[in-house]
Amino acid sequence: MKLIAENLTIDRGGRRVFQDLSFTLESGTALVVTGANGIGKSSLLRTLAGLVFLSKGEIRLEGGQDDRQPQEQAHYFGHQDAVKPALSVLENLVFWQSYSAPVSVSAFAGKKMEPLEALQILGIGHTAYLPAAYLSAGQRRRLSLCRLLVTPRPVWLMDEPTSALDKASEGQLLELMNGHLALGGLIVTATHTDLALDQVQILHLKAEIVETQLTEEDF
Ligand SMILES: Nc1ncnc2c1ncn2[C@@H]1O[C@H](COP(=O)(O)OP(=O)(O)OP(=O)(O)O)[C@@H](O)[C@H]1O
Repeated sequence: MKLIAENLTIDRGGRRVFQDLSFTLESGTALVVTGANGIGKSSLLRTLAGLVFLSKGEIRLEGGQDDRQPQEQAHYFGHQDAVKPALSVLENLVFWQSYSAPVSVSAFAGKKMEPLEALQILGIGHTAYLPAAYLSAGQRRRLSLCRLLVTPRPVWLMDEPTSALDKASEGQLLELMNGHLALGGLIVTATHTDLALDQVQILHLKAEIVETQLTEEDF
């Protein structure tokens, strides 16, 4: 399976964030997107997730499910955790499992996991019947991660995945990410921290447009 991005151009708030960005990512590989604050890492992930429109370019998942768009074959794990506070922790996950369709393709061996098992793997099984409002920030983040396990999808889009996680959870997250790659999955992740992933490709975003420098005479 291959995730192919061709000549991606994104505009946000009337400003060009980047243009003509292309990459190809093979099964079993993580694309680590790096670059300065505001350069466009989150925008790229949100575009791959179908949450930001492309001004130009194309995204394809070769070897994926032909009747689905690439974003329908991806999980987006972003800054917001999408946790409904009034539902129990388990209800949140059962909802997500029913809401997101699984993807079944020969190149990806990911399997559906039961919600309770996912909660146990992420170390929050004991919170299953509590209102999600009671969870700490790190626990909410782990609940959000469980979504990736209960519905198999080959592409994981992860924006700063380690934020709000303690060292132990960070290690566990890396295990999950490497496990996903071993099953033939693909990951695109934006991060400022080094992640010990098994098979990595780096995409470093740099500013192409040098903004006019103001001098004292301009004031
Ligand atoms: N909803 C929005 N509307 C308009 N402009 C936006 C919006 N979201 C982001 N931008 C702009 O798009 C540019 C890229 O932002 P983005 O969040 O993608 O950067 P980033 O590389 O992820 O930054 P950071 O490392 O700080 O998270 C910035 O100039 C930002 O101000």
